[in-house]
Amino acid sequence: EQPSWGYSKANGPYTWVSHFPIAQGSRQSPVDLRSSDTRFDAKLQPLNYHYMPTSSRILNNNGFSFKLSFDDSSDPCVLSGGPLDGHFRMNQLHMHWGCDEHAGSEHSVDGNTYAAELHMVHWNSSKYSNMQQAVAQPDGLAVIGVFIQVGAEHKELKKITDLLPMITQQDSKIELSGLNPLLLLPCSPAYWTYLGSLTTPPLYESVTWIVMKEPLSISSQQLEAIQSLYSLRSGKHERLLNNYRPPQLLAGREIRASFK
Ligand SMILES: O=C1NC(=O)[C@@H](c2ccccc2)S1
Ligand SMILES: [Zn+2]
Repeated sequence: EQPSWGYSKANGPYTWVSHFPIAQGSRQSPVDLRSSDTRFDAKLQPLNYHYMPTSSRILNNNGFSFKLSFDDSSDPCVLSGGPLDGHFRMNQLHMHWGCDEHAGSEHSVDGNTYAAELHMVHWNSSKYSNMQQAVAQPDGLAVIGVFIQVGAEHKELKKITDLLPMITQQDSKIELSGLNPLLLLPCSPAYWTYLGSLTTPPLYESVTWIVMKEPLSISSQQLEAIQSLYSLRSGKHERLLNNYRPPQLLAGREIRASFK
């Protein structure tokens, strides 16, 4: 049967290896982005986004998060440049968070974690024909990670956080059009990149990670809207305590920085 993984003690990240042995692989994510493990790479190109406002649907998907799905058949949001070969189409974006504003991100920077982390998931449309085909390939995915901290309200993310109270139940969904993913990126182009994996089961080692250095700010009310999503997954009605995987071993991988 489909193993019901989650983030509780009984089915959380430390138990995933029983159904998904790759959890102990050598290319797992997230990782702690330690300055001692990163190297400036002058050959890294700038990231190139061909993003425009697009229609999408917000879904309270696996009961642990919400995701904004994009219709990647019509005029897609495409990412290229940076460490990438070819172009990658955005398939969905989602977040990971915790129950307090100092923990919730998946990646960390010299051990420091943020309130949440936004993931923009893209698949390699130069080589594969859809997300399902690409998701298990070593060069199949590119995920942009953006750290989120509490501060000023974020206008574009407000289009999402304002709708979350309407999809607190699992599998509920709502249309959202006109979101501009470009506005979900920080001003600074600085990023780290390394080869890693999905951070949820099936944990495929198929992701070229691009983690932006500069965090976004959202208001405490916006963070509360995110933390108010319920999960029915565990049968009972409980608040999502957290949905972030702890850092994994770098196992000799190098992390390249686009900045000095
Ligand atoms: O960065 C990641 N975050 C997640 O929830 C993982 C995932 C798993 C399946 C599809 C898309 C993303 S990979
Ligand atoms: Zn994610």
